[in-house]
Amino acid sequence: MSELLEGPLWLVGAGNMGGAMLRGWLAAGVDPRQVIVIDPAAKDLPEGVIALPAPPPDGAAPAVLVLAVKPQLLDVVAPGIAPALERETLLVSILAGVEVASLRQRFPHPAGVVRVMPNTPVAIGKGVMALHGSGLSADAAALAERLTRPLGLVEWIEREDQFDAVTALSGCGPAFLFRFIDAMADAGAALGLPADQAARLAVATVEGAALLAARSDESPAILADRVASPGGSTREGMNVLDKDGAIRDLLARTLAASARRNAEMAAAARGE
Ligand SMILES: NC(=O)C1=CN([C@@H]2O[C@H](COP(=O)(O)OP(=O)(O)OC[C@H]3O[C@@H](n4cnc5c(N)ncnc54)[C@H](OP(=O)(O)O)[C@@H]3O)[C@@H](O)[C@H]2O)C=CC1
Ligand SMILES: O=C(O)[C@@H]1CCC=N1
Repeated sequence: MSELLEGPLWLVGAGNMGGAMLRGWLAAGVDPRQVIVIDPAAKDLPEGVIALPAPPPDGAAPAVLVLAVKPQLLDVVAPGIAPALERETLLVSILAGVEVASLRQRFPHPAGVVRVMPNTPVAIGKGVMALHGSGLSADAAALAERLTRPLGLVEWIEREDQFDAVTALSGCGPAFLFRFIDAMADAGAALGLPADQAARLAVATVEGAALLAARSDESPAILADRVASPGGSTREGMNVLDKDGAIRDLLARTLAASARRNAEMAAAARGE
């Protein structure tokens, strides 16, 4: 048994996000034999992980159940899984939009329910894990923290009504940054750089800037000012980003669109 986990973990759905968390946990020392993936078509699973199409027939309940299917499949998987859980099982859901009350309706046995909003950089231990719990004992909260800490930054979200916002910001955020990297590379290529070189420069620039922002005591605004020499070229570029609040407005609309969709998925899970 690993220190992270004292009993079996069932992972329901091992796709892009569930699979990334699984790789993160194994890298952090979880014993693959402690994990059962329940996913009818699971492929490319790490060695040693057991994959089953349904809960194991021996009747034993998991210590942790991680729900990682698409929100639209909640009602497909819940009837087969819910009876196999017990009061002590920690239910962890990464489903965007689906609220604790909707989970409790489908999974009545577990006392502790944690919504977790991860992002794909968990696969390299650099993710963001936003947590919101309900009915958690101190032991269950500690277990949720133990499981998520090796995957990246852990932030508890006090109010569940903030979860759509956190999903838009850090859950969806990597996709927005990947778009930004592509756009930066394309813009560099349009100015005459070879496309592959522009792509390398864009990724390394974003990586370096993000690390510097993470390690610095200064705000991103101050760090930007340090790049912009008075009368120089950065200021000219930033004037384009800042004109009439262009970049702030673009990101406000981007996150608002994602948050709206999360709210729609929550409503669907409530049966509305
Ligand atoms: N992708 C991301 O960055 C993030 C995703 N999430 C959340 O994670 C969840 C999964 O998203 P994502 O990983 O992107 O989606 P994927 O489609 O990549 O993963 C879902 C997995 O569930 C499998 N599956 C389908 N039907 C069943 C079933 N009946 N029982 C068990 N497993 C099944 C799918 O198999 P098959 O492919 O064969 O259908 C697939 O492997 C969503 O709820 C999403 O909101 C949260 C944060 C970030
Ligand atoms: O696109 C989605 O719905 C999920 C939620 C956060 C990231 N991916």
